[in-house]
Amino acid sequence: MAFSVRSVMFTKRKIFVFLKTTRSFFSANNNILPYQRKPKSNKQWRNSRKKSSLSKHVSWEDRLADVVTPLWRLSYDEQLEIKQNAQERILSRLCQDLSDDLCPSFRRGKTSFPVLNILPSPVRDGYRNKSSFSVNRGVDGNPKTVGFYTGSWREKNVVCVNGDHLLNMSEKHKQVARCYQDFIRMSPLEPCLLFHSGGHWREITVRTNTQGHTMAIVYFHPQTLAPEEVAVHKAALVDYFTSGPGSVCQLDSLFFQENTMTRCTHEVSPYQHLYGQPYIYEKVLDFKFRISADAFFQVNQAAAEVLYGTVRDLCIPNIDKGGERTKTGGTLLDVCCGTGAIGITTSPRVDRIIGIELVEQAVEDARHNAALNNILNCEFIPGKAEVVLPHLMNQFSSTDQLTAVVNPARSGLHYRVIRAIRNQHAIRRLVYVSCKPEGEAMRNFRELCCAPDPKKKLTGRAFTPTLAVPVDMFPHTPHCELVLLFER
Ligand SMILES: C[S@@+](CC[C@H](N)C(=O)[O-])C[C@H]1O[C@@H](n2cnc3c(N)ncnc32)[C@H](O)[C@@H]1O
Repeated sequence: MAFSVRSVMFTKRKIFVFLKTTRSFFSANNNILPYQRKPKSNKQWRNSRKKSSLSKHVSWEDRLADVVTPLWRLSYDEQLEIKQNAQERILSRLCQDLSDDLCPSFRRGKTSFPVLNILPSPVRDGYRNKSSFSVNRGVDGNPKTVGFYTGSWREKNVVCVNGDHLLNMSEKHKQVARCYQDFIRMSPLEPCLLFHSGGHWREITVRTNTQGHTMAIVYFHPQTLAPEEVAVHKAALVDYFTSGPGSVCQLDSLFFQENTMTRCTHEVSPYQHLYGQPYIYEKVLDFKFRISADAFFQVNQAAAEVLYGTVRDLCIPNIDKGGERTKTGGTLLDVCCGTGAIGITTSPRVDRIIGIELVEQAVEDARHNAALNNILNCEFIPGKAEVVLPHLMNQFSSTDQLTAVVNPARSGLHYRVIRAIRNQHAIRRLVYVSCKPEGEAMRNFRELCCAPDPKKKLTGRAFTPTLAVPVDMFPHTPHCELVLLFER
């Protein structure tokens, strides 16, 4: 990989400066504005942010942009620098924690590893392939407004502002949101603004692929309506988007979910397919992926190619023998595999891929995706990784060639997953992909690297972080993906 390398050297002085200057960029709330100087105390900081976001001189649109895309006023280079610094601070804290945690290799002074320069997103604007728009009272008081919330619930000044000006939003998503707003404004049913206060129309999620195919999912609270009554409104929705004014959106697929809770899985309340194709498809690194209504897929396709290429190279470095790339063999465990993207894109380099994923539909997609790409060496197991992985580990002996990649949700991995990985001696290489490394993932990093602890049943040798690669998946926001390689 042709990147320049920054080294994180953890001298006492740097740690002192780090602690003294500022807390992590991501602390407390991710919306800190980079051009705001952080006041001395957290209270001052919160007050200054509140004041600035509620200032009469800032338009609602700018307030929303400051919340959803807080880096939008900066050049892309400046954004990357902020993210790079934030990742370096997080990694610096990790090393500090590890040395405090009596991690032997960190005590011996091996407290530096390279942090590569952040890999930029090839697409900076309109990159989101999935957007969820809420329904609430707009700036003009209209309760049937489709957009994003801004303001504070506690201060009762929440308003819904349309997202047409947001830089990360695709034109197609904006168009579907506008049409949905027109539709619910014509509907005799009320919007569902708060769960306990009645109303029906809730948010809409829009998914698109690089070819412009579009899926919309409308969420609806049935309240006391009978199924026949709900059916009338579903039919009106289909008419609107297929032959009415909404047909300008050229939806390829329309889903409907009736739910009485904020978030419901397909298993709890099925996604009802109202119209068109049941799936959309996306291409990543020349592999084709089928995506269901509720399956996870990276929100930025172009950056996903960068991410998956990086992860693949770190999991299974491809040995170049006389100009020919060779397969290195072994097994790759893809933990929290979603629709199978990491495993499938890495499959040509290994003998076997085993993916584990909680969401049944995503597992179905992953199996389908392997078949779609004529890949025969992938298997996908549904279930919680903390339940599946400990049993799976019994299949392997310490001499097997086993690599693991984990890409959990923000809540990180269950301790049992970490323990199963640590205690399986065959795993000498582990790639951790995290979109929030400063959160629960940090706990996982420490559990991977701390000294063996029989009381916690952590008997396997400690891992050591050896390389970090930040990848920018979310331009205009402070977030990025961190790919962290651990070895032992
Ligand atoms: C950040 S996504 C990554 C998906 C996939 N690696 C990709 O790049 O498309 C995290 C995935 O972990 C799954 N997940 C969450 N908790 C899990 C658990 N306890 N066991 C297995 N999978 C889980 C989610 O359903 C989701 O698909």
